[in-house]
Amino acid sequence: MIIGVTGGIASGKSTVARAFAALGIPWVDADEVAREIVAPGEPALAEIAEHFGEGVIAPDGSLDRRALREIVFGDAAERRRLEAITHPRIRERLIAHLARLQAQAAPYVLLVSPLLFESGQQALVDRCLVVDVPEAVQVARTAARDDVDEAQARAIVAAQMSRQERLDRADDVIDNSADEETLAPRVAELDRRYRAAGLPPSA
Ligand SMILES: CC(C)(COP(=O)(O)OP(=O)(O)OC[C@H]1O[C@@H](n2cnc3c(N)ncnc32)[C@H](O)[C@@H]1O)[C@@H](O)C(=O)NCCC(=O)NCCS
Ligand SMILES: Nc1ncnc2c1ncn2[C@@H]1O[C@H](COP(=O)(O)OP(=O)(O)OP(=O)(O)O)[C@@H](O)[C@H]1O
Repeated sequence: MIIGVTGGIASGKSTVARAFAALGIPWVDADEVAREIVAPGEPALAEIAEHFGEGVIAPDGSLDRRALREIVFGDAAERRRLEAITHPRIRERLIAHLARLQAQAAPYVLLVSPLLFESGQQALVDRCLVVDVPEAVQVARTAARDDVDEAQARAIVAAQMSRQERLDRADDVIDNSADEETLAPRVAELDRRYRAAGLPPSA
């Protein structure tokens, strides 16, 4: 069984995934895969440079993520162009990563992705777990963690599915508006349910 873990920026997906990992559950992170496919030498990086110009390439030849972020979160058409270059490649690699994880003897595995619903990755999973926090918490945690101001954090939140749309599509919801200690028993309870659901019907 594959569980898709999603939620907007800084909702706490990685924090939730680490709590599952502590219980022995392996995971693949779409944000990490998104970085792999734009490494120097990768065809996606060349396509990005061709479309967005050399201004998004750092002097060492790597992607200037900040420069690209400032373009795509201010312009929906440019964001769609970037996604047209990256999403098919991300999907292909996610499928390969998931196949490798499933070959391990874990009771179930996680696909952690901010755009599970938006990019059709939902089709790769059996159940969707939404990590839920109010948008104001997302903006505050993004600005505290990343090198972005509150206005840009709000622009990124606005580029994603709304909180309500995500909740409407969820099979399971985990509330991460309280502290991390509160999260552990919630993850443990979901883990018990997923393990039970993963058993064959006769067991
Ligand atoms: C725009 C880029 C260069 C910004 O890089 P940066 O290092 O600043 O951010 P990072 O990649 O860590 O992403 C941070 C968060 O931004 C949000 N985000 C990223 N891309 C998108 C997008 N296309 N639409 C909406 N939100 C997005 C996600 O919540 C993500 O967790 C980068 O996010 C990117 O290449 N995005 C396109 C690929 C993609 O869609 N990735 C998401 C995983 S499927
Ligand atoms: N319950 C919590 N209380 C306080 N801070 C938290 C909590 N959960 C997560 N955080 C903090 O909020 C930030 C975002 O958390 P995390 O990286 O897990 O989110 P994410 O959804 O994986 O983010 P992104 O998709 O943007 O990479 C981190 O700095 C993390 O330490």
